[in-house]
Amino acid sequence: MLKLLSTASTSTRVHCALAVPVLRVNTESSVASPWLKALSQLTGFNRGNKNPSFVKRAWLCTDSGDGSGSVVELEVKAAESDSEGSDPKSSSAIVPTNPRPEDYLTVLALPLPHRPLFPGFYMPIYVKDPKLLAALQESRKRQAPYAGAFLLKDVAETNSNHVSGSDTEKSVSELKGKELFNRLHEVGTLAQITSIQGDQVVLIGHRRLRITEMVSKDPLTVKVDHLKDKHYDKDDDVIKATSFEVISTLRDVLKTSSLWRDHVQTYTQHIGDFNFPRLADFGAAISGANKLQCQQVLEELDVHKRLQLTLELVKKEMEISKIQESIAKAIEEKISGEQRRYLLNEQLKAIKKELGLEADDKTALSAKFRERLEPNREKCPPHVLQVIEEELTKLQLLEASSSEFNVTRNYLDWLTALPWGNYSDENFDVIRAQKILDEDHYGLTDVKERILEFIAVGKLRGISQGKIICLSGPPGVGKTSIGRSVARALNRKFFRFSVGGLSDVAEIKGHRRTYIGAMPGKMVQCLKNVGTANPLVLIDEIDKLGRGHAGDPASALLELLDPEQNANFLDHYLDVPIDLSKVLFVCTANVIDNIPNPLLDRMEVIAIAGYITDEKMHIARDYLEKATREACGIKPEQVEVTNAAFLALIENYCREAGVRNLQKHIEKIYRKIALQLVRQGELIESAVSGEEVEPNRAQVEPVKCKTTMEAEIVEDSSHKQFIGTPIEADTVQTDDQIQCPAGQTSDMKDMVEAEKIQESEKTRVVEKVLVDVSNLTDFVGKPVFHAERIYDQTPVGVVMGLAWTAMGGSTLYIETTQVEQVEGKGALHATGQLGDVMKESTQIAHTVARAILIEKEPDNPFFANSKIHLHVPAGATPKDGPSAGCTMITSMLSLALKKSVKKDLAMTGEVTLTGKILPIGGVKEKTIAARRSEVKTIIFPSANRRDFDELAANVKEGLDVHFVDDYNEIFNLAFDDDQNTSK
Ligand SMILES: Nc1ncnc2c1ncn2[C@@H]1O[C@H](COP(=O)(O)OP(=O)(O)OP(=O)(O)O)[C@@H](O)[C@H]1O
Repeated sequence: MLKLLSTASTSTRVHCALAVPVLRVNTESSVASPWLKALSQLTGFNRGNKNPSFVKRAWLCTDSGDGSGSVVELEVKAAESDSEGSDPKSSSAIVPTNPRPEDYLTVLALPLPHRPLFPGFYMPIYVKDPKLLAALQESRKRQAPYAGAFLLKDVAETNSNHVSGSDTEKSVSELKGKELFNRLHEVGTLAQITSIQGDQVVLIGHRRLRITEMVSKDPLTVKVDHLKDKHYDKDDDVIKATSFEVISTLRDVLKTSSLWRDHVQTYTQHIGDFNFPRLADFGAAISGANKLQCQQVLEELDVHKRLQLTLELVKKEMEISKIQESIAKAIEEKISGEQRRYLLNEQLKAIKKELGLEADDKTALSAKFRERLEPNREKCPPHVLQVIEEELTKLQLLEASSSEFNVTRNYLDWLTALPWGNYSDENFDVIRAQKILDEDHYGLTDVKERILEFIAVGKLRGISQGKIICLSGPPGVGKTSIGRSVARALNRKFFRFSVGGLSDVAEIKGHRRTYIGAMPGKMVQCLKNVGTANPLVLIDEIDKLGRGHAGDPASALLELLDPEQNANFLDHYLDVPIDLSKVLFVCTANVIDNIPNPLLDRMEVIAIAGYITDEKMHIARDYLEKATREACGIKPEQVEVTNAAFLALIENYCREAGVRNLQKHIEKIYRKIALQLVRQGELIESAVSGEEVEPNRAQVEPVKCKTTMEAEIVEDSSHKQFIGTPIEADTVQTDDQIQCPAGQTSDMKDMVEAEKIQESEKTRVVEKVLVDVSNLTDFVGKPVFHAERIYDQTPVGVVMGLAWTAMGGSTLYIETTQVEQVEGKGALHATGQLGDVMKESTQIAHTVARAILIEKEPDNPFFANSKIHLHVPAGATPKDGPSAGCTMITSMLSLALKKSVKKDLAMTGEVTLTGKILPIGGVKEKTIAARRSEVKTIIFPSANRRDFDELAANVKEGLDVHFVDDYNEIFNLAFDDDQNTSK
């Protein structure tokens, strides 16, 4: 194999080589040969070969195969090409002062043990024979520094008696005289001795020689013939093709072998003329072929054949280089694979360390936990500290890769992350709290009062105590949002979780640590999340708690909420008692009846019944509108929603108890306004910039909004439904709309247009969208809610009742009609999706009505002979409950007596068989519903008087309410002769 000499030795040898006198200079060498160019292209080097006097050299080292290594040094002087036969005239102009190489016909024979010396190459050899060395030095002194270098034949080749078989330096030096002569190949090289240092002699090959006879034995001197290459045709296609193939193969080898690249680089830097024979020598010299193959090339004087031999050698080299490449690749892959693994492992370690997961670095992990615990250490309960210490010790003993290690680490992570004894500073300032509560919500006085009481107690005691407040009421009355606002007022952290449909006890109490993927319960998660031990926890939808198959979530909640028990709440995962007594729990529910009794028992229920129109007006105006306006990015001066519009919205669109639907409608209005404002802005901008405005858009837009100016116009034009915005219509008028008098040019049109634009610029500032009753449908569509009131004056057999639903109170009619009259076959048929209780209620009502009729009109056989049908609209809504008892009786009696009941009357109350009236629930909701349906007189059971008295004055205002114990009182009120009209 070829390898480059070390830099140190290179510099020494270069120095020696420079000392050699230049024999001849060939001016033609300045012309770069095509082969040289080809090679130079491969390497990117062709510099320096244009100076005719430049002495060029390259150091090449060949592996001799026996490990000793012989160095081949190449020096090519530009003047050398003449001797190679291709250009015999090239030296004609030079007159040598010293003997020319071809003049040496008797030379000292130097045996080369490893490789023949090719013309143009350097080769250092070691001469052990002192006589030979002395003769060489002598010839150098005599200005005759030439010798013949001949390859030594192998023992087998010579058939000599040598049995050692190894041509080491030593054995070569022992060969003398005839024996040596016989061992030499006939063809060799005339070598110039460039330097002698110790026993190292550096030779430069010049031309081929053939030994003719031995002259003297010691040192061996031989007579030689100088050989010339056979004449060849430079333009011969076959030679050219072969040489190109040699070059292309060399190129291929160069691509893969960087070592060869270096050789060629150096060679092309120093070589002068480059011809076919030299190319063949070059290829053979740098190839890794064995000495006999190289000798074959040296002996071949036919240039074509020599090229062919070289081609074979370089092709072989190519194959070797391919194998070398694949070997290198395989080894590289193996090494890089191992390196990659090593690198990845190192990276993994670094990442683990960064995340505190470093398996080996358990101490770092423990330190992290200790550091986290440190700020709370003082406040942390001793039993928790003890568990943490135990777990930390256990962590140190566990194998980092074991699953238990992970369990312990996660456990410690949770234990140390909890805010042990870390409380937020509570606000005991009642005035500030009231301000905050009022800021967020209108009304809700009960809730606010209760919160203020709580704060007051806290202030007097110095500490606050956990309580369970349950806010019950229909959807959208602000239960959740008041919870948030209470947390703000108390300066506690807020955490909300819904237990609707929750059926797994583990959600509340956590999983045991032994399970894979075990997690603590919601409460522990809450504490970690908020970072304080006294947050306000809102448990939403507590009435929709699921029924668990494994354990009862209600009982788990009980342990969590009960102030008696929760000071030592035990989460299955944490397994250490946690003090939740400072946590303020607020639960929300739509129907308190669905809350498990033991839970309900511990709660302080605050019912939010829903809002009456007046309250809704305030909420809409002062809270919802403001918030929505800000959310839509609209300025107050850009829009005005009139009170009448709000009233219409509440009465006709959002009649339910809560305000969520109202909020949605207000948002809808504001979104539409926002779109209009943006569109207007764009229209004006495009009008100003002279862009053509789409006529369709210009006409459609104004229909939907109205400006203040326009509002005045509407008022003036007595109820005329406006259909456009004059200002906008002006500003967006298109070319089609501008009427030009006959003969006027388009310049006129432009002027008009410009004026309009100016005008629009002025009006742009004052524009304001007005929403009132007349254009409300443009924003929210037609009313979807139809009045509950079907009859203006209820007909005979129809009475208005009051009902309570989860959505709030509502009015409903009880209708009774006679189906047929059959002597002695009185019967009752009831419809309207009635539940069992209500069905029973109809039977009771029938019996009581019959008794009362007998009492009032003993001769009236109506119930005895009539098949009657009782119906409760709306038929699609399921209804149940006993509170419509008195209404049913009244309805039946109205039919029997053929008397309609008093106008604007509604009633509610359960009736016993003896006609006693029992209390009902949902007085506030029912009162609000009655007001909505414009009822003037309400009849409630006497037992509900207290509930009614507690209602706010504005709810009670203007209502004629009667409290009754017995049905007879209702009879008198309903069928008061003065006011009733019979049909
Ligand atoms: N009195 C009030 N003053 C101001 N805004 C209110 C009032 N009551 C309700 N709201 C607003 O109504 C919206 C709906 O309220 P919230 O979501 O709290 O209803 P909810 O009673 O919790 O309903 P659900 O039972 O469906 O959970 C909220 O944006 C809230 O701010």
